[in-house]
Amino acid sequence: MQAGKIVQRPSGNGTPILQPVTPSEKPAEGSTHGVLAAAAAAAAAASSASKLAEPTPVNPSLPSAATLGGAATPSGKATPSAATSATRSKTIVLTDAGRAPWYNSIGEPVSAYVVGIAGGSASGKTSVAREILKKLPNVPWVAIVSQDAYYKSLSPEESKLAFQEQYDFDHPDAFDYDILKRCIQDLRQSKAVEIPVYSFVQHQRMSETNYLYGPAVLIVEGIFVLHDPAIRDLLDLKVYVQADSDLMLARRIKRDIVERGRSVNSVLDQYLRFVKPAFDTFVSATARHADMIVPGSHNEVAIEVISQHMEKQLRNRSRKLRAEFYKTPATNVPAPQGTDRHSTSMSPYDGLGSAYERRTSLTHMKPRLERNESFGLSSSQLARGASSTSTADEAGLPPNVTLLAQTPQLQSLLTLLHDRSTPTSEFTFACKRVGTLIVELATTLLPYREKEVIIHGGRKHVGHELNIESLCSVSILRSGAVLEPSLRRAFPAMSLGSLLIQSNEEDGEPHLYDVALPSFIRRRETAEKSWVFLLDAQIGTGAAAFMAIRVLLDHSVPEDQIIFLTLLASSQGGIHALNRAFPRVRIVVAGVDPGLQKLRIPWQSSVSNTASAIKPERDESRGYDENAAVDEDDLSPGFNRRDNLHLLASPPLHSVDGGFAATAEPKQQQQRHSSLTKSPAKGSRVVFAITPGCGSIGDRFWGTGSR
Ligand SMILES: Nc1ncnc2c1ncn2[C@@H]1O[C@H](COP(=O)(O)OP(=O)(O)O)[C@@H](O)[C@H]1O
Ligand SMILES: Nc1ccn([C@@H]2O[C@H](COP(=O)(O)O)[C@@H](O)[C@H]2O)c(=O)n1
Repeated sequence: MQAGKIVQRPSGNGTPILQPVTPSEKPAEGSTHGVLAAAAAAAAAASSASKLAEPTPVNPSLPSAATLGGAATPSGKATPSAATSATRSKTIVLTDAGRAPWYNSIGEPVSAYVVGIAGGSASGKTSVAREILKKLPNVPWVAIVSQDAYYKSLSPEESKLAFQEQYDFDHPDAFDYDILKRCIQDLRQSKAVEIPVYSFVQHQRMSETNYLYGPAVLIVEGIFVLHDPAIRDLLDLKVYVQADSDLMLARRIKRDIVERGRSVNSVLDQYLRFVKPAFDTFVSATARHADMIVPGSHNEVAIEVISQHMEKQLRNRSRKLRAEFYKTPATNVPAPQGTDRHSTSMSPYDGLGSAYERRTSLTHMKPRLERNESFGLSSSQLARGASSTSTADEAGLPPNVTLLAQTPQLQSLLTLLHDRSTPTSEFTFACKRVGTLIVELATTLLPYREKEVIIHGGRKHVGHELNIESLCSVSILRSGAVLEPSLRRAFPAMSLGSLLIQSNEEDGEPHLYDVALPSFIRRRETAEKSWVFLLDAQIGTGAAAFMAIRVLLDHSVPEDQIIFLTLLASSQGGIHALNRAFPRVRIVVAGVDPGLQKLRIPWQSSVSNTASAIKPERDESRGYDENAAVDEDDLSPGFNRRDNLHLLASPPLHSVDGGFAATAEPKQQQQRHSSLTKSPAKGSRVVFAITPGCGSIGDRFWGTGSR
């Protein structure tokens, strides 16, 4: 993007004004005037350094500085307070609202918005970044990554020099631009990354790293963020923070004594030997690459301009996918020539041909449940019972879907689930039994290898064993968790992860609130070798499933190693959109219902009376069904529902370095939160429901909702 070049300068009366600058114009050179006065002030500050509390973060909604990063053994020089804070990571993540879809309707990620902030040491880069972040209340998941984390590793000799303040940390060559570039590239493409933790006391990266996933906005700050052309190319907005040299020195002396374990003399030595010359030669020269030059103090107007610009850019990138999935008819599914539907080969369309096309279009034209027809399956299909393994395409489902054999036994269990009069205990029991069948079938899709064992009598026997390094489940909260008991029976020691995905109240889009994945999924090298059972109770529009699959792909789980387990799907719903976007993800489903409906329900209705309060909204293409019941996954949260979810998964309103922490809700967040939950004027909201459906499966399973 091309932002106008703007520099903010004080006018005669002290009011900041905005005026354009030419690309060649350099910021005013800092003067060394005032350095000694600053040093004197710093000496006084140093004497009271041990009394100083941790600096208050500029953004009150951010974690306190002391909570950031990990602690490391301090050098002998550091005061206790300096030692602790000197290892803090400047990487900050703010999560407040949920994250809206960051991908298009074919599942490709849309780039995160990346801002680079350069400037001299202590010019105010981090402070500007935090102020921008504070001004973006409607932009969830903003991360600040500091270039400091990407200082090169030092050899023992270099390390020795560093401890004697003889190493030049201000030369452009001190940084590893390649790994910083990879990190920005990955975050831009929504991939999970590990951010190194740098210790200014140890002069090196610590062994621990910070997991970071999912910022819609990434702010990268550091003295040489605008130096490397390849990094500049990754920035959507380039900002340079300009401050007078004496101001930077005064701030640096104070900060380095309090936070980085330095003495006044060491700061001054380092400043005169390296910092100032490097600033004059290299850092200030990078200002010419900036789209905006922001003063290091009194910069409120510039920050306002930047944040408004960013909000506009982000609005332009926002997606409305659920409506798209709902509208897209199944007949749009491309039906390339091809192969076996259950094949794990690269193209799941192979062998499918036009039969699939005919079936999907038929299903679309005839979505209504007819007398003597059981939820999308003919009586002949039912009669085939256990021998039936190919009913998925007959039921209008795409080729990556495996439908459980529609035996009379399964049908009777599904009937219990459909029957709104089924008591909770029986409903839960039936869910678990169906869940067991789903899990067992899904398990057949995993790879096996031969295994030789010795049997009774001492003879060898060649059998089979699972041939995978790691397998875990990830539940889409909260209804996906209804399948966990069944999974536990087959895999008692399996790691369970979860994703909290909620429909936004205003537009029905899924929003991601929390990511809790097993550690081997968070690390790319192990995620690439892992298999995941993704669990959800139903697939209606498929929007939540879509988002969950995207999260796993962002963590480098291979598409064909994701198996989606679900109790019920609509044959005309998002299952087709899922297939189009992620054809290699296998879906195992127990039952299929023919309809998917857009409904309007009252805003204030509680979970327990939601279903009974539903009024079907007439939809031209599909008509409406008085018997429609809400698909829980597609149910937008109302006041009560949101509260319930907060109890289930503590509100991830506050995240530190990618690790979510439930905290007391700061005032600012309370305001944002209440703005998220307030009722719109219309008094009703739109949800999508599978018809005839089983109602809200999670509520019925846990006995918390209506039938
Ligand atoms: N606008 C400002 N007004 C007052 N103090 C500021 C301002 N910006 C930064 N500071 C202070 O200056 C010091 C260095 O700021 P920081 O943002 O960490 O600089 P940088 O990231 O460029 O090294 C911090 O102690 C910070 O509180
Ligand atoms: N081990 C180190 C590494 C870096 N520095 C100084 O940090 C400055 C950059 O960080 P800012 O937050 O001030 O942008 C840079 O000027 C280095 O001199 C250090 O002192 N020790």
